[in-house]
Amino acid sequence: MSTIPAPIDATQTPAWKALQEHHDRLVEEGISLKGWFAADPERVEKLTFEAGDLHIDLSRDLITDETVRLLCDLGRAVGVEERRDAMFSGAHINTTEDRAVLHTALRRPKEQAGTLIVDGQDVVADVHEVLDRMYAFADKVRSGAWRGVSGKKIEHVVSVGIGGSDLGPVMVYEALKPYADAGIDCRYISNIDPNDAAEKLAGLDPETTLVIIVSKTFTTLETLTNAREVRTWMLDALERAGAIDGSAESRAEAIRKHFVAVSTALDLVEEFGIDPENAFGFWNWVGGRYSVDSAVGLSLIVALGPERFQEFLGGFRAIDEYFQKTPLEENVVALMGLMNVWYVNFFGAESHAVLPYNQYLHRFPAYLQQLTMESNGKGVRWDGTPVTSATGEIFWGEPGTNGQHAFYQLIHQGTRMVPADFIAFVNTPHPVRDGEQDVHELFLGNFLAQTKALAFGKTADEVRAEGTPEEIVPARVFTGNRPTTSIFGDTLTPFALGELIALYEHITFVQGTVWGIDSYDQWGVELGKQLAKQITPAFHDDAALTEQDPATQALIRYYRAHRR
Ligand SMILES: O=P(O)(O)OC[C@H]1O[C@H](O)[C@H](O)[C@@H](O)[C@@H]1O
Repeated sequence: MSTIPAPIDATQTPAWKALQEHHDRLVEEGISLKGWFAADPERVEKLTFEAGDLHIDLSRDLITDETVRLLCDLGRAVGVEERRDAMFSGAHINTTEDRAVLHTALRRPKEQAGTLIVDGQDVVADVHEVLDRMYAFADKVRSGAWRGVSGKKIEHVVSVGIGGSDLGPVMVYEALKPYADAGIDCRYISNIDPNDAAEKLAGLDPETTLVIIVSKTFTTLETLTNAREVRTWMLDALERAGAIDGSAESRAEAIRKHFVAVSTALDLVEEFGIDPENAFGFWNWVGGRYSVDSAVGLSLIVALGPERFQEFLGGFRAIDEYFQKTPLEENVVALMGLMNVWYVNFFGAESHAVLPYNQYLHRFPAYLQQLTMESNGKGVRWDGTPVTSATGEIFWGEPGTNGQHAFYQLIHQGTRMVPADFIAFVNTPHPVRDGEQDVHELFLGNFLAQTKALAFGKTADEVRAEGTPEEIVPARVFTGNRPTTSIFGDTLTPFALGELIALYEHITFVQGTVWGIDSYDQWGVELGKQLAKQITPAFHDDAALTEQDPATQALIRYYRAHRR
């Protein structure tokens, strides 16, 4: 039985009512970022924050001094600070699974060993025991001391995992490619669609390939199916190449040299045939979507090296400490979470765009979709009662400038409010000039242009002044007052990326707390898994087919008629 107090219904607090009145008043007066900037010369300064080394500007969000004050009142009324402290200290805030939520312990420094004992476990000491083993393993692979069964150095890593065991590592690997300095390339297989493995394994030399099977539970259908497929591919190819003979011993030796695993279920790893020496554990208090900084990041340590990974953890830690220690009014991490509540519950925003102006972050929106939507897409609260307001907006996005030529039209002139986070960095690892023009500045100019257009728009008079025929004036008007947050950093380093991830982890936490939901379970993915097991036999079995509903039966009949 959980000892976590029932959630406070945010909608019944005086702060919520005050926010509703404040919202209605702003709408009645007419929301005008232009007007707000004109009336308050200090607006930029007041609404710009330094969190770690991220520079975050909320001045073009639809908030005033009063909004900030009321949002903080709401945060305090629902106990954001108390719940934050409970999470960091290892309380079982994941009530439906009766678990602690301690991804923040993954980045605590070694010196803190002994200071966080949860359920009888010295959490920090355990974290560093695994980190040290991973660092030693990665050093061996990177230096060539670890060799494949035929004595060749490892040049490729194939990581097999899905969801939280895939999206984080892929996103970080892509984001930090300029730091991959050991000549080891990583490929990630996730989908049970055999096309994924076929494409990722194409052209790989098994003698120089290391496979990492990543699964928190080690029971996930996709991952285990792909793991078996990759094992067969590896053993057959090694045998064809003469690197092993067909004997059980040589096959076991090949698995020992070419397969490692990451899981919380080390017994199942061993059952799969992987040497426990080559297995790296983590704990049930790390949610899958919060696990990229656990052993789940093993491929990253191999590709980037232990030092870069330590810097990455340092970035998370900087934001953790900031989030823990900064008073709410100045705490941009908490404010961003509260502001998302403001947009969802008071303006009716249904989605939130995340638009990185950095091609290396091209998988960041996909990663955030699991982090935010699997966490906050819930309809009941942590005590089992229904939610009392809308929850879980849809997160989506693509890198700029690509998105500008695709979907920004809707953000600029559509009928829906889409709050958007723009993420950009001052420096690039690839400085390029086009004649006199610095191309990175041309790129960043677009980030600044888009946020400016969204905030301040273009009036009918401005459009007319350009000589536009009257009948097309309305189509060329931009209303402005479309909210954006700008996150600017120095360089996309491992440290900065750790900061960005921790920022969104805590934003998600704050929103979940206001809504009273357990952001750390994911029961919503279970039903589909169960039904897939029940339906799959119906492709061939008539008795199983007749048990299905009419729509499913009809699709299976279509399948049967067309299968070659
Ligand atoms: O790491 P695994 O146990 O294989 O789980 C992989 C993924 O599967 C699920 O169904 C969950 O919805 C995800 O939260 C999880 O990350």
